[in-house]
Amino acid sequence: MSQIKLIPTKLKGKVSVPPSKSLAHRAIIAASLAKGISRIDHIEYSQDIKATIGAMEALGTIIEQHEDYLIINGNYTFTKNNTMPGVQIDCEESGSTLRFMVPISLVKENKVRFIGRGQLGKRPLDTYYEIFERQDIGYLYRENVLDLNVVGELKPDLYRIPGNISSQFITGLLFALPLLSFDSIIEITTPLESKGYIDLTLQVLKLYGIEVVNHEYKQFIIRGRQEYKARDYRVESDFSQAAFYLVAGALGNDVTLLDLNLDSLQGDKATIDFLKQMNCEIIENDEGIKVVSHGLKATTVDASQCPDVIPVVSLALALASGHSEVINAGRLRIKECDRLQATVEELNKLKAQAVEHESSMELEGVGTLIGGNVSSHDDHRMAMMLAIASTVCKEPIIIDNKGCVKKSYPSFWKDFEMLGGKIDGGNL
Ligand SMILES: O=C(O)C1=C[C@@H](OP(=O)(O)O)[C@@H](O)[C@H](O)C1
Ligand SMILES: C=C(OP(=O)(O)O)C(=O)O
Repeated sequence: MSQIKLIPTKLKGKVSVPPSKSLAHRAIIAASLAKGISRIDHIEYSQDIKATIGAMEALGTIIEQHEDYLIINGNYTFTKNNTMPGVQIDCEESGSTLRFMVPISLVKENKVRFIGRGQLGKRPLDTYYEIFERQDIGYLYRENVLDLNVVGELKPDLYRIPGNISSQFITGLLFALPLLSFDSIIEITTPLESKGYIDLTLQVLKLYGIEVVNHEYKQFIIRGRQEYKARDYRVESDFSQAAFYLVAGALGNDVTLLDLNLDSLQGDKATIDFLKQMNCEIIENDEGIKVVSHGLKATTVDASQCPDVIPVVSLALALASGHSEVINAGRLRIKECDRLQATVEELNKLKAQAVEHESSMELEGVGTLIGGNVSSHDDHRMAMMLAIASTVCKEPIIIDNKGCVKKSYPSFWKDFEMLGGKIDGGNL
């Protein structure tokens, strides 16, 4: 696994924020479920997005891949004739691909094998297993390794789904249920976390012609026999990735973020609010936005609606004067790594003062970070957080498995260098 050594340097310049991975997954799926041709612009071929493209192709969609756009010929029409005799879907390490594709692949009687890598086989799927049991859908899986075989057909039903394990189950069902022959209801049985991701799903469904009645995120009524309508779509830029550069600004780097939609429904836009709470100013001009700090102050951050930005927001908290807390963060433990434990462990290696609790973290702000050997835990968001940390370290940082950024942001190291980040020995 290749290491990368970063020499502490301030970043300076403009960066085009990559396309939203969450919205790209959704647009590819919606366009694939529509009859006809859709063009999806602003695509980056991260491993997760490649997995979703491959999944829809496995189900019969024809997808032309161009440099930064896709032409999708959605011919997954769900007639018995089109039913595949059995398909294999490689989800790589993408929780979204897996949890979105399970119900979608079972809209008509099907036999599907899901495989994947890394931590994916350890991330929860019980919500689907309970549905399989109730609906007599056959399934077989291996513990800890993603190898799930499913045979059967999803049925119109009253789905009772917990809101605090993963919103991805709800999204998967919201995509599949409009295509069934009768109406369905999804009832959310525990408080909904990651609500912003459900908003993204509802937004894309509406654009592609699907109606869902949303009763305050507690109940969703989904009429059956609906049809997705093909349409062109441009994926907006990603607030989960923007968070790294927003925090970089808060740490004294001079980075302008281009092409961000400040009206976006992406929940990770909350990073801006957290930084404002911490005494940062957001400067907007014609070109983009940048963050300037007026001396970082401690605050309390609620992780429940925006789990993906917490590692990098914690980096800012580690350097903010006073006592900060990250609360409602239990779900960070079931991502590409245990992000709650990993964030505390790696920040402390840099001489932060962070303490891990069961579903929260406390941080006592320190004036500076040191440097040294740290681990990405093979998690893209940890590697990118540590890269931003290097800009305020006294000594070089050496991060293991630099390649893990490919999961969501393959050009991260190139952009980091373009902003003046110093990679010892070059970005090989
Ligand atoms: O729907 C989505 O696009 C996502 C939902 C979130 O997962 P959970 O709902 O499991 O928190 C988030 O962590 C993930 O990176 C992307
Ligand atoms: C957790 C993530 O994605 P997923 O759940 O799709 O694997 C992520 O991108 O941080």
